[in-house]
Amino acid sequence: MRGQYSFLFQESQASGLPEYIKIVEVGPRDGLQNEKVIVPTDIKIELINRLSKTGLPAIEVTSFVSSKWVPQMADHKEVMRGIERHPGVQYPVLTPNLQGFHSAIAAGATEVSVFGAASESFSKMNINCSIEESIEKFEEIAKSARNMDIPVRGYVSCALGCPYEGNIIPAKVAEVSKRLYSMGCYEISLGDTVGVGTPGSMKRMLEAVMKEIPLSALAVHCHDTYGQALANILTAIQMGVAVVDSSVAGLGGCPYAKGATGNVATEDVIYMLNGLGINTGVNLYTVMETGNFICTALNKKTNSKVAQASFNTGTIH
Ligand SMILES: CC(C)(COP(=O)([O-])OP(=O)([O-])OC[C@H]1O[C@@H](n2cnc3c(N)ncnc32)[C@H](O)[C@@H]1OP(=O)([O-])[O-])[C@@H](O)C(=O)NCCC(=O)NCCSC(=O)C[C@@](C)(O)CC(=O)[O-]
Repeated sequence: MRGQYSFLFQESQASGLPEYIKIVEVGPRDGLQNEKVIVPTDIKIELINRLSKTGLPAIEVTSFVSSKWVPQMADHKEVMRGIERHPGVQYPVLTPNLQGFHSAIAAGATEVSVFGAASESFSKMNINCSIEESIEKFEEIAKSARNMDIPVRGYVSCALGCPYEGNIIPAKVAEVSKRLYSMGCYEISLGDTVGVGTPGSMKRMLEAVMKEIPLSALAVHCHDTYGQALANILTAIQMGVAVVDSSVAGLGGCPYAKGATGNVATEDVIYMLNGLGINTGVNLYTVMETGNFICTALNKKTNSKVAQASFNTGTIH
């Protein structure tokens, strides 16, 4: 069946686009955190182990946050300790403060992500502090991480809009991104938390952020609430962004962004990039099989259009 997809690589690479795009798989964290029913720990571990065999270079494992705030991530230590780690694959985890950072390191994490926002209201709702206070907490993490040689990734949520404040100006996204980058975050992932962005707002936001941060340090993290995610990603990669976050089967949403649906499906991103002749190193078929595994475990239908089409027709056209 794998042979069916080989024709997707036959198109020549569209000029001006990155030759390689790194996909950061966020399904086990962003994808599962919003599930109402607690997913058994062994299913989470199996999901990550299967994803590790697909060629994905980075898989976000879990969050070291309060279990009162996000009960689904309460088994973070067990998940972190239980997964098989494949050489060359990064396994970052979310840490909002030093307490989370120390728990993560004790559980064996070798990379962490801090998660800030370009919206005051979202910051307060999500991590119970202002943007300024969050930066102070992240600086503490960055300092400890530096001493331990632990890479830190930084998220900026609400980069294209906020569920509480609506429009967010690109200058604010650029400002928060710059502060995270300046404290040592090696990469800034710009989150369209509620999926309200369009190619137009993505372009304007990136133009502002790119004045402050090298392109090579930027990633996009698009939710697909308004069906704009692939178009927004294409816009970002046309502007030179070469790191894309996505979630197997399009699982996900943020518990503090009501109504936001899942991240763009990893399967759909790979299909688009394959069609553009861009290398990801990821095997579409094994990601679809993994999507099928987690959807069966959760008793839900995949949000991936590519997986739906493939299962309906037995092939991809
Ligand atoms: C940040 C806190 C902890 C502050 O929560 P707080 O209540 O302000 O924390 P606190 O420092 O006042 O401590 C209160 C209690 O929380 C505990 N606590 C304190 N820190 C931790 C920790 N790290 N791990 C575990 N427990 C912790 C602490 O020990 C204490 O326990 P108690 O004494 O009451 O038993 C809380 O607000 C929280 O956990 N928020 C969860 C946020 C979250 O996970 N949101 C979803 C992820 S973000 C996202 O999805 C967006 C993203 C990244 O995908 C990008 C995008 O799409 O835009």
